[in-house]
Amino acid sequence: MGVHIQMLGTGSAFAKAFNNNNALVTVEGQTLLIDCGITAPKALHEIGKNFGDLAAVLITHIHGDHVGGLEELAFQMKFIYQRKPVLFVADTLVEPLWENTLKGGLQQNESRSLNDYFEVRPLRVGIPAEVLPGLQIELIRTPHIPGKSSYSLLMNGFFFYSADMAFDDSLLESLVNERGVRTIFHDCQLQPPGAVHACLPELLTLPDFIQERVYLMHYGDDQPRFEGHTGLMRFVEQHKIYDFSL
Ligand SMILES: O=c1ccn([C@@H]2O[C@H](COP(=O)(O)O)[C@@H](O)[C@H]2O)c(=O)[nH]1
Ligand SMILES: [Zn+2]
Ligand SMILES: [Zn+2]
Repeated sequence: MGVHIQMLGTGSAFAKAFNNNNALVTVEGQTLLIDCGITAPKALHEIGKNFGDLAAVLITHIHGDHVGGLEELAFQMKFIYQRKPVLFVADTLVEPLWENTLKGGLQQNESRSLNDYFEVRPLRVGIPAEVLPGLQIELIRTPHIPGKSSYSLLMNGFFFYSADMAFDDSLLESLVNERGVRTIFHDCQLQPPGAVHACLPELLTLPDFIQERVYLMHYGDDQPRFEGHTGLMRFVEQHKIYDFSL
């Protein structure tokens, strides 16, 4: 079965040379958008796509580079494409996503909740859900900002997508050794200290058998200086289509 991932952007929250770290995962002709940051509407346009091409959107956590484009997505789907988009989001984030992020812009007349704009499909940690035919996603709660819920994704049991997380080598080792993860897309802050992201010096301490599975994303504009200095790990390239078929 063909599973493709294409990053709309590979940049950190403040990057300007790269779009926000948002991904398109396509299986059997259906596409899931993972995170919809501030740059997502323009980034889709750059590759000749639009919100009408998406089957669903999934949100990993509430930061502007991951949710800042959702208001435009909601309005475009309502007024241009005239259908409710499917929204996968952790059950713990359903209320804060509306109350703390979207309500200010989206609330009007009869439209007063997340359900008025989206077909909301809450996800529960540890319970894999079929988000598209042929694509299962399991949420793993991972450390990012203290006091803020944030989730990484395990896709079809073998592809780990960190979204935003602090360094957690024991999680990565157990995913590879116990769960058979073959490919890891990991956020990477190039300059230490990492604090809320894994930083490159931390990721370079991973054993070779993990590094060879790792692709680095969510990096700053200084990324070109680090080419050739990432051990066995490689950078994910913005817009390149990666094939992770079974
Ligand atoms: O400790 C921190 C670090 C960063 N932030 C802010 O969060 C957003 C999103 O940043 P990500 O690096 O993509 O998570 C950005 O505005 C940072 O300044 C924070 O609140 N606390
Ligand atoms: Zn981010
Ligand atoms: Zn974040």
